[in-house]
Amino acid sequence: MNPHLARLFAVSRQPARRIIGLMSGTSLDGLDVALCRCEGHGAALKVTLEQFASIPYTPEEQQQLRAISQPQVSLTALTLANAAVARRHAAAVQTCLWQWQLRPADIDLLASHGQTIWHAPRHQHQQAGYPHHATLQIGDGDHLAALTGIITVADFRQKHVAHGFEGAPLAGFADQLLFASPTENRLLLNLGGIANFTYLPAVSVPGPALTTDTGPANTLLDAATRRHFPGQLYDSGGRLAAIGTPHPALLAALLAHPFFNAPLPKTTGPELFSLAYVEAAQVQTQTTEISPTDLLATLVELSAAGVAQAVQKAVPDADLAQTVVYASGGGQHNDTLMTALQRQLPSVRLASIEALGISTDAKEAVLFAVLANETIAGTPTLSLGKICLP
Ligand SMILES: Nc1ncnc2c1ncn2[C@@H]1O[C@H](COP(=O)(O)OP(=O)(O)OP(=O)(O)O)[C@@H](O)[C@H]1O
Ligand SMILES: CC(=O)N[C@H]1[C@@H]2OC[C@@H](O2)[C@@H](O)[C@@H]1O[C@H](C)C(=O)O
Repeated sequence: MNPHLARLFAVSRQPARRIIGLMSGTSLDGLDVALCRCEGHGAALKVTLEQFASIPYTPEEQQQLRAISQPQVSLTALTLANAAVARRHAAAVQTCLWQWQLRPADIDLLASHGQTIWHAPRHQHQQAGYPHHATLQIGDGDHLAALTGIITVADFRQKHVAHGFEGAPLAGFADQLLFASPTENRLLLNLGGIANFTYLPAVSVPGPALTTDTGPANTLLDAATRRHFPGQLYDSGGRLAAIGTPHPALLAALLAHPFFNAPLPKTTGPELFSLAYVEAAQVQTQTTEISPTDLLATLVELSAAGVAQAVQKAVPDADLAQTVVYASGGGQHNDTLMTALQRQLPSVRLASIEALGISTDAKEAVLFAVLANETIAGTPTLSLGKICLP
């Protein structure tokens, strides 16, 4: 037998696996590296986060990733980036292993999300000749496996798309395994570039979880901050937005986009929620001259409204007051956004995912470790990702 297959077989039969989850999200701020110990699988799964690191991208790397996340990207640039991103991520894994004083042989699997370059659910691409969803993540898994010597599970979204779904959010699969409670209605809210949540009503036998994107969390805030406050990558603490005043007509025009009214579940990305969308609404409402802080204040309200509207659709009115919203992702550090969320969802209790024993910044990287664990050791209903041998 191919020794890599023998190793994979052995790993799948171990009572516990050490898996490094790798996630680089739509904010393009860097690579999150989560070393997880996954014991068991499915309903019996127990995950311990042993180590975590965020490896920030340099401003040049962020710029390069932004440049290739454009519809007019050259095929040469995209082809090179597919390998270059994998090399960058492999180097980050090697750095972490060195810092953690571990060898590649100590790790059973890498679980690599890659970098989303273009997300194209049908409602967003609207190409008459192709009535299906599509999504593209780069950072090739074979490169990662070959460069690190660790069996790698990568490219998790394609099977979801092949089965007719939008390729995202995948968080629901892991959220349900890790966080479902028989006694508490839980809503796991991730505030990254895009906001998404999983709703887990309190039931003794959990059914399939509702998981959906809600619209922008930070992606528009970051883009507007970079445009109007050169040198700042994001609005730290939401302090700039806090001194602005939301503009009601602009907010109404932004919220008139059909995405906000679409039924759940739904997904989106910075392809739709870009400054072009904001500028079109500003022209329409003659608000192109509002101050940058008023613009940020308006965009905070927009992100909060997207979340609030979707939560109100997902959670029956009678259950809202008994629902705890556990927030994760960088948007949790934006106090203005968190205040707007609580104002727009007055009856829910807002908490941090840390209350459930998981680091807020690590959550998405842990998710991919859990998905890889299920693919290798779990039941066939959840075998997302491609297995790449070193
Ligand atoms: N101190 C802070 N104050 C305000 N905002 C912050 C702070 N720290 C991080 N953020 C915001 O969080 C963003 C990064 O969040 P995160 O890493 O969760 O996103 P992501 O994983 O890239 O996105 P997605 O989940 O959509 O893929 C930053 O771009 C910034 O907007
Ligand atoms: C296509 C894509 O990369 N989508 C991401 C993005 O970032 C947040 C939101 O949009 C979510 O749908 C998804 O990521 C998380 C990890 C998910 O699949 O659950």
